[in-house]
Amino acid sequence: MSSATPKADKVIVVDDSPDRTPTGTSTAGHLLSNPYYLSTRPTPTSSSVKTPIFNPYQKSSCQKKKPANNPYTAVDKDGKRKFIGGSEQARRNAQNKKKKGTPITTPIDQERLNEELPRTMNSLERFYGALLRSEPKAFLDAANSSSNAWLALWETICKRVGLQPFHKPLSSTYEVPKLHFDLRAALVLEEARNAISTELERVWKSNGKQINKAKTMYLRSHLVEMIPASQHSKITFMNHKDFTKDQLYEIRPGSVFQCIPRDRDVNIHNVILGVVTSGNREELEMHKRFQVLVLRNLPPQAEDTEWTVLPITTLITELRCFEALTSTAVARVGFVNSILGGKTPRHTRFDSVGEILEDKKSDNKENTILQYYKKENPKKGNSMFKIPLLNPTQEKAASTFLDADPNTLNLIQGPPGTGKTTLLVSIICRYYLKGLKAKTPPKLLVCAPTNKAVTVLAARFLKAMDQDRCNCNVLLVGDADKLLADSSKSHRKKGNQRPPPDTMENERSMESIFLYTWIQSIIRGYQKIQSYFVPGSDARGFSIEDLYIMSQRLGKRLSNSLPDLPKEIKELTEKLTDRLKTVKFGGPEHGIGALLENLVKVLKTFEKESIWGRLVNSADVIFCTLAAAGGSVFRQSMLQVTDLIVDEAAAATEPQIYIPFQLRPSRLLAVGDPLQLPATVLSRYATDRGLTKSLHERLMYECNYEHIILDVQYRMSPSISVFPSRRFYENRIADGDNVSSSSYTNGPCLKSRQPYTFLQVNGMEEQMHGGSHRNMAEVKVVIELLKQLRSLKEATDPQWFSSDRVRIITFYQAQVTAITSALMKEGLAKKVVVATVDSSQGCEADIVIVSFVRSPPNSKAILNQQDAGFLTDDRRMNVALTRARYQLLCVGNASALGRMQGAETLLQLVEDAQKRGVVEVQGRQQTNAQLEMFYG
Ligand SMILES: Nc1ncnc2c1ncn2[C@@H]1O[C@H](COP(=O)(O)OP(=O)(O)OP(=O)(O)O)[C@@H](O)[C@H]1O
Repeated sequence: MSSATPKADKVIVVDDSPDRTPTGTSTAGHLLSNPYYLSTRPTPTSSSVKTPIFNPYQKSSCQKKKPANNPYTAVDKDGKRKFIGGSEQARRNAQNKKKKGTPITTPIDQERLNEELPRTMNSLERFYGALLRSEPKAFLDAANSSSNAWLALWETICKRVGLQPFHKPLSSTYEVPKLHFDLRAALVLEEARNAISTELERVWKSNGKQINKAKTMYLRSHLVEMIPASQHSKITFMNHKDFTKDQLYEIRPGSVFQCIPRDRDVNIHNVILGVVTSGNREELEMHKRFQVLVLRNLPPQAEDTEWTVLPITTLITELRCFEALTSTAVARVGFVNSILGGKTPRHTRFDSVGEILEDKKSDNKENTILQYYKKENPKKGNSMFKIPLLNPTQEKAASTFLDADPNTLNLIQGPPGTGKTTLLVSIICRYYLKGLKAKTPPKLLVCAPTNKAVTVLAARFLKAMDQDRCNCNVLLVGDADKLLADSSKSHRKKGNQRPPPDTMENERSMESIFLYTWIQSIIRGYQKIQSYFVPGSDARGFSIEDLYIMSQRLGKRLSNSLPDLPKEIKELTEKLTDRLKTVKFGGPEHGIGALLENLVKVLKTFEKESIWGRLVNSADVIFCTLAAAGGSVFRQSMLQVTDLIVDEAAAATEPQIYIPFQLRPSRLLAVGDPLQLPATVLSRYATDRGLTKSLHERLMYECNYEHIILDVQYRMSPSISVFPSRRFYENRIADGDNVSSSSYTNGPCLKSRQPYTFLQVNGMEEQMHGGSHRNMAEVKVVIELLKQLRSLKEATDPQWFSSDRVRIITFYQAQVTAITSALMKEGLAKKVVVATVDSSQGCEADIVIVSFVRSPPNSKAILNQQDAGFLTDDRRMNVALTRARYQLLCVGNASALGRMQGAETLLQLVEDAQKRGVVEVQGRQQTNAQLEMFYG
């Protein structure tokens, strides 16, 4: 059966001929990849979409002529087939209400739907088209892992974009670069397939009855646009009331929605899957509408219909990985041979490192570093930054990157607490200083897989920067909800650092460097000065000197970051600073209020989006997540970065690392530790084929790539670090001077215990519904330990329970739940952090209590057969054992753990604890039932 284009009153036909920007990305792609989804693009007026501006009260003039076999025809009394209009169609459709089994999408034969999508189509439509042209039922069938339905579905999805599914794990190297990228693109599609299958299964496990009520929206389809060449449709949904906060959060570009017409049965066969392509805050809040792209063709009756709409999942990271893997820019980065696992390039010039290492022998750290900066920047020295001092290995790592040739890839392995962040802050400062001498200032992009890692690094860099002396333009780009929410916590993440005191103009807060709040933070700064001149204002607490400095800083930020600043603004800012200077020396205040009012008014007229590209282009250092590096703001500004640094690179999949390669960096510095937890990949088929593997893991272990290991740790008390160093790092990690000092263990510890203790608990594990485990005897011991800590510390340290002081880590979610509910009874539930190992990566605390949970019945036969599950994963074990600064309390059944299947590390841990005499046996055994009465 061939396809047909229906014609109806309010149906608009959109030409989907490729719509390319100079960078080769479509407008739709830009919209979707906007991390902040603040596009002001009204529905649908993209200049490149060859559609008249939509007027719902006018008939479209661009409707295509109906094909002869249009299904929206009816046989008249004379037996002739004639075309029926949209309103007639809607009337007939209403008559057919609740007709079961009638397809919602226009009938197009499956073969046509499975054809390869045209390469001229933009990457967004290719990615979602590959996935969402399949029936929702097929995703549901594929969720059942015992069936082979997933394979058939994956094959079809891959075929639509010219890729091949495959059955063996990825090889370490491929001779043909295209194969390297294509195989990974197929795995990214499988991961996306799995996300849709899993979420649909969750929704449909009781035949749709459990559709999440809280998230469900009841909306009206206001407009349906046809895109004939691709057989795609766009629905504009309207809401008759305001979207709730939760709904606003869900309606973001890249979210996959399931839509069911309300006159149909709630049935998987009546589900249409689509992806949100627009939905900026303004459209959502003011016009109460957003657009969903359906990768199938919808008949006209889909318009003016009531729908039940439910968000399913978001695939924005997968889309960006797919875009990177299929982009020519990525395959052309200068260090692509290193990526492909080719020969290790000669990428290091050690001369300067040599000098520094020579100097190091004199044991005068400060001099060494200063000499380096004097060489780099003789006049300014390091006055712009408080650059952290580095140990010799860190120094070697820093210089290796800073002096590396173009087109090189540098790998650094950073075991726990070895100063990766410290090293990176030093590198970024020095990179900027070095760049001051260059003709064209270099542009550094600093990425990490998670928002948390990005904010920690950005906050540490800002702290090192002297804002009065340094003109470095720093920018933070990404998702406001996640980055700015994390930023306040990030100050507290590391060591004993506390949030910086609120500076008078809060100038170097995350908001002040965040792209999408940048101009607002400047306006707020001026408003703060303005409020001084309002009689009786709190701001009178500031001195005129403070206001003068504040005005100077704000003016400097404006002119540095926006070189083409309008003359009017420039003059106003300068005048303000001059006036404040006069006031400082006793001059009159008169007229300053009006001047400020005018300045704020002019600044407010700045079109937010118009400055985003300019800020990106003038930035010296940009921080963002790997996924955000694929965002529209970078592509639209056609940004090219000079170099790229990726922190926590071993916790990202390779496709994720490739996303920023689209910005064509010359050199890459990847810092991470493949011996800690890798990226989370949920499809077990993609995992089996190697999607979880990081660039570090493949290059270090399979391609023998040259790398530097940071070898001094500054976090753990030596009795805590000795086992992980021996077991995971071949004793290569030494303890820093700080942790070796005798005063290091004093402070917040439980004094009755050693820095490292293994508490032997003869508990009994229970497997819960859903497969997770808990152990109530261990819950009891954990609670006892916390109570001891409370009675010891409460009086002197009211914050004794904060995440910085104490953390409970366990291997199973059911144990997290059990400990949390026991804490509730103690009134500590929302205070003490209880987390799985996976969510503890990158965290640290003074005292860490690890509950191992697993403890099968004490029979040799059972123990030998019991697989220790999560406990067999050395990377998980490494993370769990390396979070504590002063005291690590392991809680578990040592004798059982040491005998479980596949638990070599556990066995060694237990043997080591016994040898060191740190095993402490805990009280009388109680039954689970007894324990549950107290703690369950
Ligand atoms: N060369 C150094 N000399 C002295 N102390 C250092 C040095 N490098 C790092 N530190 C200290 O070690 C601690 C941990 O450093 P940092 O936070 O940089 O480690 P990290 O490797 O990023 O930690 P994580 O394992 O959480 O990623 C900090 O308190 C830092 O000040």
